[in-house]
Amino acid sequence: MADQTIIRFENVTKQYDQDPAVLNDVSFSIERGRFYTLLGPSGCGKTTILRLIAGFTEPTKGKIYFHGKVINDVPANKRQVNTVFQDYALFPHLNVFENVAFGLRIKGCKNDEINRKVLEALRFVNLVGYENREIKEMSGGQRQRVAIARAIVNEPEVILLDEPLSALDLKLRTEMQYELRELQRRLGITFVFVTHDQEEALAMSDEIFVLNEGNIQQSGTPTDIYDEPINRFVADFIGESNIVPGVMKEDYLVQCAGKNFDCVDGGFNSNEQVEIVIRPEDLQITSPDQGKLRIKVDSQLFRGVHYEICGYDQDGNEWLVHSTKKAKVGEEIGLYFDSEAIHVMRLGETEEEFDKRLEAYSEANHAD
Ligand SMILES: Nc1ncnc2c1ncn2[C@@H]1O[C@H](COP(=O)(O)OP(=O)(O)OP(=O)(O)O)[C@@H](O)[C@H]1O
Repeated sequence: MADQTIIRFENVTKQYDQDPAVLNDVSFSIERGRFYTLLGPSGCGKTTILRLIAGFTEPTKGKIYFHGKVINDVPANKRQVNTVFQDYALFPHLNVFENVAFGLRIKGCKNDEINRKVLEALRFVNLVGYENREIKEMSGGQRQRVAIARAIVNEPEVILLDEPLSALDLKLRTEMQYELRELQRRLGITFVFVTHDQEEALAMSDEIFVLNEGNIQQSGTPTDIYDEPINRFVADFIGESNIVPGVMKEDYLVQCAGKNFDCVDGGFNSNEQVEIVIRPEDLQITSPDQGKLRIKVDSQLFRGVHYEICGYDQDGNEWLVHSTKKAKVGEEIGLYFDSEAIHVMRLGETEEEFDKRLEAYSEANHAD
């Protein structure tokens, strides 16, 4: 099969002046026709990656490839990418049609071609009939669609979207998430989308890059990232998690709060200190005798679809449980969970180290 890679970052570092590096030796690939999300807290370097792809800034070290050719020095207007900015950066003095037509006019396209392409782009974003409207007469969601039409009319290979939904209220934001995802599927253009909202990333992406402090902490499908977080940062950042200290007794057996639990993880040293992660929705409430673990309930909140129950085990570890069953503050309850619900993390492990460990472990096991 032909190589689907469009963009590749190879050991890219970005440093402004004498400040510490904003991106630190970052490598990844972006493939044709997929929806990528750069996810991470404020200041972690998401926008910097978009600016490097767009050509608004150059890397300090490393190489950026576009279809296998280095593009470090290629100016922004010569790249097959278009950006949708957070504030949409529409021209307030031009109507909808002229906003979308702008790039084609700059390129010197003929009027016939401009008419055809602008109408096609407006059809894609459901704005046919709005051509003569002024931007100030458009709602937030409609402006968003004009900005997208303005990007797709140039038929780029990649569209970069920098937190394009952050200005919208929650309901519209959810609608636009769905709309954007559908649009990307229909167009088949690669989208690289920036957000700091983990639910948005999980709902929309084919692949997520989780960033922190200028490094990619983990990349993978939403399910990979949610079910198999690589370290404490990812586990904490993506949804709520119980992260509790443990000791790996042997492969598939981890000890925590004085109890041994079967698990599905291996490849650790014997008696290695680890952290175990269990999602609150993977814990079920039972009687103290039937549970794998006992906690004393400290607080309980009703959240509409479930109760959010918080309690402590004998070692003082805090446990958060999402359950449709109620508990009583002060009572002892048992917690039951499947072995698959436990995810074991080595302390401070990077994605590279995690991959190496898994590889070494599976090689060793195949050799037996
Ligand atoms: N032109 C610049 N000169 C100096 N420092 C910069 C410049 N642009 C960005 N930075 C710094 O680089 C770091 C990363 O910024 P970046 O905008 O990439 O983060 P981000 O993850 O997109 O954050 P946010 O979600 O807040 O937009 C920040 O510490 C920021 O202050």
